[in-house]
Amino acid sequence: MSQRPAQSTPQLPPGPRSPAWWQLVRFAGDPLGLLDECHHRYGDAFTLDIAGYGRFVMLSNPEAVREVFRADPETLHSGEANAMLTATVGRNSVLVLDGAPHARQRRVLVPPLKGERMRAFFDAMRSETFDAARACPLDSPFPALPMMRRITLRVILRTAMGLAPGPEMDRFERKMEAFLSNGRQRYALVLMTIVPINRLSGSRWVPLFRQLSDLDDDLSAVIAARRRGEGPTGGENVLDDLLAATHEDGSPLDDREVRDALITILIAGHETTALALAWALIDIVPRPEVVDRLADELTRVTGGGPPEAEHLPALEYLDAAIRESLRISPVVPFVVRKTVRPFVAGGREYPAGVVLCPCSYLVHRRDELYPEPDQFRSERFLERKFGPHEWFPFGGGNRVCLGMPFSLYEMKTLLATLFGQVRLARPTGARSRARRYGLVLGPDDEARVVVRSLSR
Ligand code: HEM
Repeated sequence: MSQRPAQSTPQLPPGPRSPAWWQLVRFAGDPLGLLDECHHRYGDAFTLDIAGYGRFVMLSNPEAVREVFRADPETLHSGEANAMLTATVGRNSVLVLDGAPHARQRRVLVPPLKGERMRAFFDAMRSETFDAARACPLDSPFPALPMMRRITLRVILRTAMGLAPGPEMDRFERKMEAFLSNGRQRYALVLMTIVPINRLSGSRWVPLFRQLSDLDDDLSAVIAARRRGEGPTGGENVLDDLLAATHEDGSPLDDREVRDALITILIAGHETTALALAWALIDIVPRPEVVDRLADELTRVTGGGPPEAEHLPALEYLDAAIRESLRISPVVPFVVRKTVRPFVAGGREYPAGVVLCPCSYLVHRRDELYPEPDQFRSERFLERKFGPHEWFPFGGGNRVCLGMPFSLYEMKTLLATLFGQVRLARPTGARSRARRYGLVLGPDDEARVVVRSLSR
């Protein structure tokens, strides 16, 4: 970070004057350190100039965040800011669309992922967790993150595509894992500025696109079979909902729209939740008072047996612990909105072409909202309700994460099942720092834990 005075661009808040390429390297290598330093130095709004990505204005005043989340979707675009994802998720994905086309695709994805639907997914979530817990080694430290990835990947394959455990699902699991592992490098953001990713799209010389194309062939085959009414399904699932859905004018989704929606859910719905679960273990396991209170709640609610779907609403302390972990340990530290025309937030007018970033990482550390913000205190979420501009690990407004009910439900089911099966500890001296896994953040030690006892 440069020690020179703040930059003097008239319309934008101050920010570091170090070269844009250096800001990109810091942004990729130590994103939270960069955010902390700049917040300390420049206050609630500051500008980063990130090579290849443009001007990012970080906003951590909750009122400014509220204004951004309430903005007209035609004025602030998120899809445009995510354009580099088009090569993988496709042109019809909600992630890369804006305005009316975004609203149109979002409308068809809301019903299959809404809260009331989750009961249908409970058995898949619980049984995958049971299997994973049974396979844990005893008394020997292991990284929990790969286990969380495996569970969440298998859950999303079962719930999104209706696959049943067996060879077909194992094949999809292997292909998805191979494809996703490409995007987990710490410096993926830097690489994406050097490699013209959207122009290479479809090239079989690039491993990422070769694997994507293999995956696409299999997805197309499944979509075609389902259209013909063939293939076993594992009960209710998102793919069957998409095939039955229509747009407002009554037209069905074409194959490309179904594929783009499915791949969006598979990509967005798996790594994020796995990382949030890894963080939850890091936040909960070393705190005996939290572990004991969770254990008491579980015994009281389940009577000592495995959790059932009906038990979940009564697990209020677990719910609070999950929310506190999502507050303190960010997976997505900020969200992006590109100004299409001038826009006022926090009393300042921003010109068109700037990326405004409501920064959950910094808002979640404001001590007037969260006293002693560095302390993990689940009770905060039992004592008061936070507004959508005060707690937003899933973003907000018209772009709020479509998988929020899904991942909160999955985290609750998985942790209730896991804590009922195993007694976990952290290895002596274990410490985790946030690092990038591609676009998202997770623990650098992959959440090492030890299983002290296991009820098989
Ligand atoms: C703990 C897990 C997760 C976290 C932290 C997370 C976080 C986020 C964030 C921050 C956004 C951007 C919101 C914004 O711009 O305001 C987002 C968007 C999205 N997420 Fe998630 N997500 C998670 C799990 C999931 C799951 C499980 C799914 C699907 C089943 C999913 C599907 C999506 C989709 C489709 C969008 C794009 C929404 C749009 O642009 O309209 N996410 N997520």
